[in-house]
Amino acid sequence: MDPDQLAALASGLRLDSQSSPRTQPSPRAHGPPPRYHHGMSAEEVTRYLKEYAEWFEEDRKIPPEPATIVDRNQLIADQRQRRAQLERMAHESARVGGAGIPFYMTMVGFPKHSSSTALQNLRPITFSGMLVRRVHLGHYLLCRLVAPCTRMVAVQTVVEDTEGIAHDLSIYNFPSTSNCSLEHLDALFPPGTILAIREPTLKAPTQGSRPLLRVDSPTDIIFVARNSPLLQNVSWRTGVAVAGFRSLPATADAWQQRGNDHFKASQWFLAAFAYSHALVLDHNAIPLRLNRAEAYLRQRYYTGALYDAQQVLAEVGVSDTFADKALLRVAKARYGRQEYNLAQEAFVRYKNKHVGDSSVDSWLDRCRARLRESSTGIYDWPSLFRTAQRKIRLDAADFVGPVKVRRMKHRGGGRGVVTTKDVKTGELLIVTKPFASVYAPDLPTDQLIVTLDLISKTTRERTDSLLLSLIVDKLYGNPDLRNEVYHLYSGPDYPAPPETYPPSPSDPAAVDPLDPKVNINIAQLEAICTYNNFCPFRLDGPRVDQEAKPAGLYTFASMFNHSCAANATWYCIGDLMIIRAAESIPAGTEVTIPYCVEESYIDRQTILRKHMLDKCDCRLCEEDRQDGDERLRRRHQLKSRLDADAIMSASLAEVRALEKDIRATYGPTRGPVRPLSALALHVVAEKLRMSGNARDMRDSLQCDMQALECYGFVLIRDSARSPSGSKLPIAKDRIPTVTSFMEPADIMLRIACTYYMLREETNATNWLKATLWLTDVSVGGGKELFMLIHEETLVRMGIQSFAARVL
Ligand SMILES: C[S@@+](CC[C@H](N)C(=O)[O-])C[C@H]1O[C@@H](n2cnc3c(N)ncnc32)[C@H](O)[C@@H]1O
Repeated sequence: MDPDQLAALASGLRLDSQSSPRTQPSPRAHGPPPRYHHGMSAEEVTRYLKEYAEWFEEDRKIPPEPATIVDRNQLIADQRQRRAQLERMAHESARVGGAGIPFYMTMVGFPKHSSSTALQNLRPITFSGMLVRRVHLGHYLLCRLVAPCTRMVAVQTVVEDTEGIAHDLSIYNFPSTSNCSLEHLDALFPPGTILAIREPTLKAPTQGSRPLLRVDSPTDIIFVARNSPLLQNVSWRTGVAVAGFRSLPATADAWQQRGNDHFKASQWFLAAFAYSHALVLDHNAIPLRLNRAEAYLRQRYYTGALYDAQQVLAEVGVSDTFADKALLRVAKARYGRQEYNLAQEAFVRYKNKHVGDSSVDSWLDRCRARLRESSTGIYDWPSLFRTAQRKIRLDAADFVGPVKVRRMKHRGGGRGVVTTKDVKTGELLIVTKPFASVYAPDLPTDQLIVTLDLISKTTRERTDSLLLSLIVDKLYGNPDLRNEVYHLYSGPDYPAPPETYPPSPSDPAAVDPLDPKVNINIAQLEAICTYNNFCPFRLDGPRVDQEAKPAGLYTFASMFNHSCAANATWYCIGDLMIIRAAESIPAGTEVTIPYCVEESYIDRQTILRKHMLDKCDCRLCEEDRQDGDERLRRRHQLKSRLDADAIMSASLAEVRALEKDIRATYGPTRGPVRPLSALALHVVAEKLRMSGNARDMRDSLQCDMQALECYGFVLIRDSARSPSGSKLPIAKDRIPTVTSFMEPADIMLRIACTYYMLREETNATNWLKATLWLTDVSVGGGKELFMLIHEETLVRMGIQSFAARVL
């Protein structure tokens, strides 16, 4: 902006040149950041992120500088234009059925500040005292919205300070906004809303000349009520009200009515938000507190609900009706917090007060079921499996079996999990619900967000950015769960986590969306997600989710370190993660799980990099490395041929040749475990079976049995000739973890089916029993779950009723 324009603007704002401390910013010392474009390959993304990280480091070296003053009216006009454009797009997509979905890129893993200083310990600052590229530690900015909001990755609007200087504002990770409508934003951030932003940062523009007030942590935002002491002696240079906008409700009743309207529309966060405004004006109103507790329950802010309901119960002279409501809300909040004993106690108290009332009976049943699960580890797996096919998120308790967390200096994060007693193959180690999880149906349909991770230098899954928002949301409403998340490993840039886990529980605290009492450090949370993310493999769902890979944060399961040849195995039924021993594990031994099960070493390294593991020291990786780079590269290439659709139409001779080539990539001295050969041999077996003649079918059996050996199974080849004729054809001491159990189970079923077709029922039965054994030790649930998991395969192979009869 030239000096004349600046003077004109300053006079418009009633600032004279002396009262404006602004000067022109110094010219940028380096160019704009490298450009990202949609559709980059994985290698291009890694290269791009390396360049971006270098650019970022250079940019950080530029000293803080005064911000360019931007014309307030121009900022508002531009924001209104963006808003009008989004309204048009929303209208269009509703009319034409979602055409033209906008695409956004966002980046995680770069340093960003989240305040941990209480507002009362901060001093006010205005834009004129702020510098671009500086975190204003020890300060808060009092500002108000002067334009409507829009939402892309972040919520965007324009704010002005008391002096009338305005800047664009971006708010990231604000609860309830990740997939919300414009009307929702209007209810949350109507123009005129006054905010106090803790330790604000003005970001340098990467394009154009406008700096941006960027808030990453939603807990840095405090909504300032009209009667707040912060507003004493404060006047707004541009006038009392924000021109052109309706004023906000002024009474508790008006806010309560607003809350009720949101509640009726199932907008739980907005309802709680409005009740919170009402409570500022009428702190002791019991119905308001009860209403907010109910809204919190629906929003899964169980801590907030518990706190509010307990406050009501503690009121002297509270009426029976209100006390009953409060008691039920306490009970449900306890249940949501997985405090099943305390939930049961509260429901029993209610029941004792209301003899003959059966309304809480089903809750009492649920409490009893959860308590049984968490104390015994006995679950109704078939029923959970059936439920998960309809509803991914299951109602089940966590269980911690014979394992505990122990210090392990040589592992990143310094901890790992060990057994507390001798454990048998298939024994249940833990069952755990996710702290938060995202599946394809949860993703917004009106936008596509690609998240690039500067920590792992990879593209994250589409589900990952929503996962972060859900974790933030959960912490916002359940602040006492903070340590459960922040005691996870967040990489070497953060202080080492405590040696023990889980942390001891903290007391439930008040939840106020206007003035959050928890500090959510976003940069650290992004790192935690990078180091601890899981892509849950669902037994009850599609093997490969075409739309988007699920993402989950499983806190206790995050304590397990990785091995490609692990001694434990994991999978999910719905969102429930289950970890079982894959072999006998002596007491005090480290338990490892495979973070991935790729046949190609190169694929495994790519995935492990996302988990921030540079080098895996397991047996399989050691053997692979000994094969040498050339063989590994060749194997990786051959795998893509094996994966290609064309393999289905290839001739027997071609797949035999491919199998031979793959075999040649394994060094002659290595052990029997050769996962890619297993896949190739199974393809050969499938081709042989297609001819339908008995000799080829027998050959196919040999190929499939060799395939199982390549996965690491030990075969007992004369099992059918054992005296009882019923010995399993595989050794039962361990289950290989270099693959999910589903692949070898499919091969075993194929063998059973082939024997059945050859009319060798004893062999067919034995192989079915072997598959049942493998399934049962891998996932439990006995014959009933076996028949459910393999239903489709058994039907396709025509052996479902045979299996039902002989097993
Ligand atoms: C999900 S955490 C596992 C728990 C972690 N050790 C802790 O103390 O919180 C994943 C991180 O643990 C470390 N880790 C996992 N498996 C490992 C292994 N086999 N060797 C060394 N470090 C490992 C890596 O730093 C990885 O990024």
